[in-house]
Amino acid sequence: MISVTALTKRYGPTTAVDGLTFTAPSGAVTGFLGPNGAGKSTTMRMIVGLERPTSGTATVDGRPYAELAAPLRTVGVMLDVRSAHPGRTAFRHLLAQARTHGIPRSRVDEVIALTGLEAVAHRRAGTFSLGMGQRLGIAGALLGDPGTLILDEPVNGLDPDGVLWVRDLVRRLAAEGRTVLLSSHLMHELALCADRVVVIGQGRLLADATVPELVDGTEGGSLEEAYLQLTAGAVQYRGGDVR
Ligand SMILES: Nc1ncnc2c1ncn2[C@@H]1O[C@H](COP(=O)(O)OP(=O)(O)OP(=O)(O)O)[C@@H](O)[C@H]1O
Repeated sequence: MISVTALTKRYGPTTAVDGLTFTAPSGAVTGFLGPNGAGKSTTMRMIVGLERPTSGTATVDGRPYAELAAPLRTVGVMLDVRSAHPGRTAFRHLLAQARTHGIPRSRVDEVIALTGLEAVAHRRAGTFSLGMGQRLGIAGALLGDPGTLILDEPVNGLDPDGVLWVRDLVRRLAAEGRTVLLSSHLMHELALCADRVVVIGQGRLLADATVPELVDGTEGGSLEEAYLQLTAGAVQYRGGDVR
């Protein structure tokens, strides 16, 4: 379970995350939504210890990330698709991560197979398409067979086959009792794969509910409609009319 309590992050005059409290329970896929700049990535980075909160706490299974005995085995993270060194092959990239965490080489082969990367495992990551990079990022997140997965925009750039694969994967991981927190701007996809959604705007909580709770009573009855209504006052970057 991920617990975020009164979490706040300021960068100079900018408050990226503002007193945010929510939980992502185990055995469920929690969608994390919000307009551009709402603070989703900053929150995820604080959960995994890449940013220090200005105040408040974030824990995984009751512990701050920095105190986890075996972080990669507890939390699998995909925050930056281009995190692999471009000159390294996918296999070498995963093997290096596995070695530093005492994970056997056989697990590298397993996650390569699981993510459908066998044919390109010995190609340099720098030559990968966006979708292949996503698969590699997900492979890295799965390496330690963690009980919690945090995935920032995992379906971004995937072809329809890949989108379906991620949907099935996260549903299966949750059915195994794991905690899955994933951000996406694709409402239709989230409606299909998430049990719950946490919606934020300008760093603040706007909703924390199951998908049916959010959708019920919304005109049009879709998650997208519910989201647009919730975030109407929290959009910082809005395009002009297209004529
Ligand atoms: N390192 C930083 N220094 C200064 N400001 C930052 C930093 N990181 C994020 N911000 C600001 O914090 C706010 C939240 O950004 P964040 O990337 O967390 O939003 P997001 O919800 O992930 O957005 P998107 O959907 O566009 O990815 C933005 O105003 C952003 O400019």
